[in-house]
Amino acid sequence: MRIGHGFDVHRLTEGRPLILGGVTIPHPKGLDGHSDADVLLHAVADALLGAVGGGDIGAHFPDTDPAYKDMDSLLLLEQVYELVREKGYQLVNIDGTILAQKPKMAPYIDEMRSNIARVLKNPLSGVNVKATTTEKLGFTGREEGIAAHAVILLENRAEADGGAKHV
Ligand SMILES: Nc1ccn([C@@H]2O[C@H](COP(=O)(O)O)[C@@H](O)[C@H]2O)c(=O)n1
Ligand SMILES: C[C@@]1(CO)OP(=O)(O)OP(=O)(O)OC[C@H]1O
Repeated sequence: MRIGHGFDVHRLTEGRPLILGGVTIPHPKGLDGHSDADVLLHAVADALLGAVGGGDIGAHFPDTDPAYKDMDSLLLLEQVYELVREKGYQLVNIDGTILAQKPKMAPYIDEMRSNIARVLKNPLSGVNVKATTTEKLGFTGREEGIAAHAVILLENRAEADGGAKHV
């Protein structure tokens, strides 16, 4: 078993779509970044890399490389998971938290979970996503940005083949 944690922040700005967990959410502002700035998927990808001692997404997808400009972070996550599987691990479960004062994430959470579960080839039951305001405190509370945390657990693929699969 291996555990990993990821954390990311992106600034809210006008003129960009708000994309979280691969879902485009109607909002007057979106997240600024080199890629699509999907802060939740970046936290998940960093948690996966952390669990296998694989560094972070900035090392794998440099923000100086035009190839990653406006990149769909679902593709980034898919590539990170390939690396995880090559190292002999597979996902057990994910728990992610979005820190956003607005907009209300609840209507979009199930679609985010489905997107992540599909890309990581995992049952939906192994992917939890939740959201919290920060009670108008700090940069998230002032709606200057959105942050996300993710914690993930991996299991060794060879060991999992000999045991019961998590559902
Ligand atoms: N951007 C957000 C923030 C929160 N939620 C949901 O509302 C609940 C209450 O939020 P608190 O910050 O007051 O704890 C929270 O548990 C979420 O279910 C949301 O949908 N979108
Ligand atoms: C995702 C990458 C891709 O170039 O760019 P950003 O969207 O700026 O996101 P960040 O969370 O700063 O991580 C760095 C990069 O890997």
